[in-house]
This record gives sequence, C-alpha cells and structure tokens, in this order.
Amino acid sequence: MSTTGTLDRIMARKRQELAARPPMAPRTRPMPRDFAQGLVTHRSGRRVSVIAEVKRKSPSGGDFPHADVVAVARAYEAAGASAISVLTDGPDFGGGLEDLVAVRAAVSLPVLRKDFLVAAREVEESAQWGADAVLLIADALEDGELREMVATAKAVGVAALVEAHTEAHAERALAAGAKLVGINNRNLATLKTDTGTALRVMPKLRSRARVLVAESGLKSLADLVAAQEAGADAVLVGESLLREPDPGHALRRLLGVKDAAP
Ligand SMILES: O=C(O)c1ccccc1NCC(=O)[C@H](O)[C@H](O)COP(=O)(O)O
Repeated sequence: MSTTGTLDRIMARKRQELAARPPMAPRTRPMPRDFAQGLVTHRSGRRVSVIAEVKRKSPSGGDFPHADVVAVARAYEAAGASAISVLTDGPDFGGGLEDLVAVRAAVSLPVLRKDFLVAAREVEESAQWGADAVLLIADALEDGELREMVATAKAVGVAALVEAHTEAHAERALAAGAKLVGINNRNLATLKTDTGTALRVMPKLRSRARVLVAESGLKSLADLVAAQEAGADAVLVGESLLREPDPGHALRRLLGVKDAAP
C-alpha cells in the first residue's frame, strides 16, 4: 500500500503480533446487537447518530483523563449515543479485548471493536469476544484481504465498518462488498485532521452505501449538522468528548440537548 507513517507502523506491529500468537480459545458469543440498524434509525429524523468512542490514549492525542472506560460508556449511553466504539489496541491506545467485554456488559448498545485487524481470523475472534461490529481500514489492507475480511464478517454476523481516508480507498471498500463505509477525516499516516474530508467524499458514495459514517475531529453541533447534510448517517466521536471532565455531558451538548449548559 502507498501509506507511510503511523498507520504503517501500527499495521506492521499488528502483523507481527498475529504471526507470533496461536488462535484464541473459542468463547461463547453473546447475542449480537444490530449495529447498522441502530445507526440509520435517525435517517428520517432530526439528527445523525453518534458512535461514541472510548480510549485511554492515542498517538495524536496523547493521554486522555478517563481511565474507567466502562463508566464513560455508561455515560455515553445515558446521553444518547447510538453505539460505542471501543479501542482494543494496547500499545498505542491503552485498550484491550477485556474493555470490549466489560463495556458491552455494561451497556445495551451495539459495540464496535476499533482496532487494526489484519486477518479474517481476527474478525471471527472479534465476534466471539462480543463485537457487534469491526472496523476494517481500507487504506491499510490489500484488496484480497479486505474482500476476505468483509465476507468473513458477513458469514459470522458481525457488521464491517470499512474506513477510508480518500475517495479511491472508499471505492475499494465498496468493491470489496462493504455496506457500511466510514470516511476518516484524519490522515492516519500524518495524523493531520481535516473535517472537510468526509464532507467532500460522502456525497459521492451516498447512493451506494447502506450506512455512511464521518469520523474524527468532530467537536460541535455544527460539525454534526454539516456531516448530516453531506449524507452521513452517523458520526464517530472520541477525543472532543474525552477531553472534557464529564464526557456524558459533553455528548449531550454535542447533540444540542437543551439542558446541557456550555
Ligand atoms: O487518533 C489517532 O492518533 C490515530 C492514530 C493512528 C491510527 C488511528 C488513529 N485514530 C483512530 C481514529 O481515527 C479515531 O479514533 C476516531 O475516528 C475518533 O476520532 P476523534 O474523535 O478525533 O478521537
């Protein structure tokens, strides 16, 4: 692939980690929750859905002040989130699969496993650990890998949110069979964020994707309205909520809830 920088470094580490570990022991999968349906219920309504993210740190943002990701996820649900995104990468994001299990047990919302998956076997494992959806990064996967991982997700009944940073990679996502497409405003090679990225790319995909998600760098109700007008069903928001002392209150404010004072 042509990307260089942070994403390449993480993907190379992930490939090494996978090669060095045996397959995980089978687990009893909890009853799946419908990730896509939860995101499109607002399509005819007043606003986009929010996938609210928990993570303890990130390469671009450093440390976030909320170690208890379960408490944050509960607050997000109470504030009106439609799904929770859980970073399960340890070295760069401070998370793990135990967070996925704990968050899912604490909320009734669908849960996205946000990680840097490199093989179909990890999609199957994600389902067993209770993920209702997995993130796949088109920019970092070859066409064959992407097709196989999307097909595996379908076969095991997990939603695949296929993320791209450019229109060309979004086209590859659709060609690989993706029905849920995320446009990441953050360039994962350079970590620079431009919230205009999703606004430019999403209209070109709208008629061909079941679900469109604008991701990264979103901070205000105006950002959500712009995403909705460009065709988004949902937005994925982490850092702007996690920087606040009360992430649940921050989400209510983001959603324009009247009692959420500034
Ligand atoms: O955020 C990073 O620094 C990062 C670095 C390398 C790969 C992925 C990275 N982030 C993933 C995401 O894009 C975000 O977690 C997600 O879209 C939420 O974005 P934000 O609201 O800006 O936290």
